[in-house]
Amino acid sequence: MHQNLLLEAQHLQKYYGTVHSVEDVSLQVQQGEIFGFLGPNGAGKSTTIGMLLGLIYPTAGKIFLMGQEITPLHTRPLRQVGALVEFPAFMPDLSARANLKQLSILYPHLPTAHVDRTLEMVGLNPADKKKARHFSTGMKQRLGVAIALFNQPRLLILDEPTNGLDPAGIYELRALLHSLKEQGITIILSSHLLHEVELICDRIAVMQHGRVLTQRSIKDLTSQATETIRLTFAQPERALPVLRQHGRLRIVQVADQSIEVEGITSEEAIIYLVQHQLVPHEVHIVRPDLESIFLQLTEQARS
Ligand SMILES: Nc1ncnc2c1ncn2[C@@H]1O[C@H](COP(=O)(O)OP(=O)(O)OP(=O)(O)O)[C@@H](O)[C@H]1O
Repeated sequence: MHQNLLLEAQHLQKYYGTVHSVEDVSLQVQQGEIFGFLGPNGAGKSTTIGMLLGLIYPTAGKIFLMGQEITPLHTRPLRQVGALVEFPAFMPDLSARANLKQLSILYPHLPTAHVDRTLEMVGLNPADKKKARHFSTGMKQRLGVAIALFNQPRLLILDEPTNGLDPAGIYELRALLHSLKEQGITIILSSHLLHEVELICDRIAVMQHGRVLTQRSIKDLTSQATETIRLTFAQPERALPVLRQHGRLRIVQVADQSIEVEGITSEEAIIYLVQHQLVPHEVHIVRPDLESIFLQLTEQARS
């Protein structure tokens, strides 16, 4: 097993009767990274997360946490995992501090100062007397993360943590996750907000129909995807036939003043056009974002 591998899932399957919720999922999560889990509705993300957390028993496959296999008779490594699945569970009539004080009864080995330290870690003020039921959604989410972190896990698993958050809450959550990563906590999260995933995660796995379509770093995915070049001309009708003659270039879209092409670099496009006495007014490289790559991947897998 690789030294930095914190969690490994090997060929996980989950069948509910005849429903194949998860067909074949293998994942490797490295120590210290933020790992994103993406997929359309019904792809099998929550089922996979349930299996990683020991809440759902796999029909087949293996899960290793810190090199140890998780089985019904060996769940001890799961003590190193904290989780927040969709909505946080807390006592609504207590303050954030009182909530953690209650929780601390279960962990007598932790020092009293641990309550305040955990609240500070997630950006909640230990002196705040406000009852949790009056918190904003973002604060409730922070309290949920504090509860998940209380037992000092090495791995935090968050299923759809951005659910119900407004843009400010999403921004705060992003900052919180980055700060937890800096403190050495490994994070797995699932989300439908692709732009957020792109900003938060180091690596992702894209799932569809219970299978992993790809598992790579965001950097790799976005840098290797085909880029489109948007060329703007005063007279695009002159440029169009010249571009059509190029052997490797593909015309993707033609608008009033601009032509979008793929298949060659921007430098090659400029040299080719100048050789044909055509100079574009503007050359714009359109780099695909995670959203367009995700749509491309899941579209390909569907067809
Ligand atoms: N307890 C269950 N019994 C039967 N089928 C189930 C059960 N749980 C999940 N499924 C089915 O398994 C498939 C995957 O569901 P899952 O909730 O894991 O997907 P998901 O990717 O998390 O979807 P979403 O993004 O909508 O939450 C779906 O077709 C779902 O209907």
